[in-house]
Amino acid sequence: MNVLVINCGSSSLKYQLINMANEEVLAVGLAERIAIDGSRIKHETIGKEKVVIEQPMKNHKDAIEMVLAAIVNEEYGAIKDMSEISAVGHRVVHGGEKFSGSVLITDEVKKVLEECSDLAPLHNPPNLMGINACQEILPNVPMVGVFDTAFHQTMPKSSYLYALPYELYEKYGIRRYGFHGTSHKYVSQRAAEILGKNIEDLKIVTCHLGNGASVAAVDGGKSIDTTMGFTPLEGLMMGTRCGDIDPAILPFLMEKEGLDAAGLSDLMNKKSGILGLTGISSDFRDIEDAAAAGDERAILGLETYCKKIKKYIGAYMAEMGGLDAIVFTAGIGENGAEIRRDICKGMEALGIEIDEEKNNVRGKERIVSTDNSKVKILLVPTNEELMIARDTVALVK
Ligand SMILES: Nc1ncnc2c1ncn2[C@@H]1O[C@H](COP(=O)(O)OP(=O)(O)O)[C@@H](O)[C@H]1O
Ligand SMILES: CC(=O)OP(=O)(O)O
Ligand SMILES: [Mg+2]
Repeated sequence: MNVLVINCGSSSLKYQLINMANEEVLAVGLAERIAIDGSRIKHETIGKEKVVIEQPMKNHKDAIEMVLAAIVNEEYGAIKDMSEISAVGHRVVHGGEKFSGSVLITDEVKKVLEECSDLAPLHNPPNLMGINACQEILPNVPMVGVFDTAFHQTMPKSSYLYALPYELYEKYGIRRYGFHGTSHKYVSQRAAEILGKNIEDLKIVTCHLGNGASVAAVDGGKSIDTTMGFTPLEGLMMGTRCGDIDPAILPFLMEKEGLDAAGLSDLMNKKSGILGLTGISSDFRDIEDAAAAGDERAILGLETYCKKIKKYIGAYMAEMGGLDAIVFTAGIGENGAEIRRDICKGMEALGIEIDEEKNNVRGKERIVSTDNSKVKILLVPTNEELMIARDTVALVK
């Protein structure tokens, strides 16, 4: 049975076509910089030449249409016909209080995703766009949604409650949910396997650093805390999102700049983060280039970014009462060697020691700490798609 997995991120769309009889990947690809200039698809059918399809994609619907066309392309595609796709697994970000586990996608599920769009404005709309576009092209194929929030369901109340009147939690479900759960789960499990340890015996901090970014404290295989909250805005500074700020800034800006709710949401979700701070780009490749050329705001932006992650590593180490491993993953975590180095630098007294030579690597599973480092540091490329495919098979069987 071939499962197509669609993982819509805020600016990218990753996909894999997997034969689930043996979990063999047939095709894999990435549509990136969607709605940013120069979007493109990097497609690879395993066993054939990689292709790059350059074409502007104004949204995730355009991207899905092009991805499906690539998968059945006569020359470089993986299958002859769409009928060879038995099920589609979709990453879905926010299901509010209604959904946390994986579900078969129905109209009811789509309605909840739409209702939760305000809570994940950069994610639920593309997720829905991806689902609708797939349903149009593959009308009789069952589809499954796998939620980013699921892995964080084990957080204790003391981690997920805000210090707001308790009634607001009861009335509106205002609590921390946490996101990127599929990724935090996958990389923490892989880290335990790589270290040859039982995950129940490990305290791990997982750093998912992509366009959206979050850190999680994984104690004994369970998420006990994470940086994202009610929405994927809380916590770290990201590509375009501000992360933690003093909440008093919001009423201040409402008065000073005359911003309303939509204006504030736009400011914090789309115009802040590394883009807002540097004025250059939301893509860390551009920031690294600018920093290398001596741009002061790019240098400051990277320092600010790394410091915040360091603070959370320290906080979660304290919260878990120790630390066995730090795992880096996602676009920046997998590729940004200097960012990994700068995050870890200065924590040697805590038993965290990165090996600059081993760390000089991109996108490969590797232990990048020194042999003496008490806390192991690992680079583990994430594979949300495999986890989604497994859940999809379990639900459509
Ligand atoms: N070679 C690289 N060096 C540094 N950063 C990179 C590199 N490649 C990708 N990135 C960063 O990773 C981000 C995308 O990460 P990804 O995990 O694909 O994000 P998302 O799934 O949130 O869209 C890009 O915006 C860019 O900042
Ligand atoms: C939840 C989230 O922020 O996802 P992404 O990193 O794909 O934007
Ligand atoms: Mg992602």
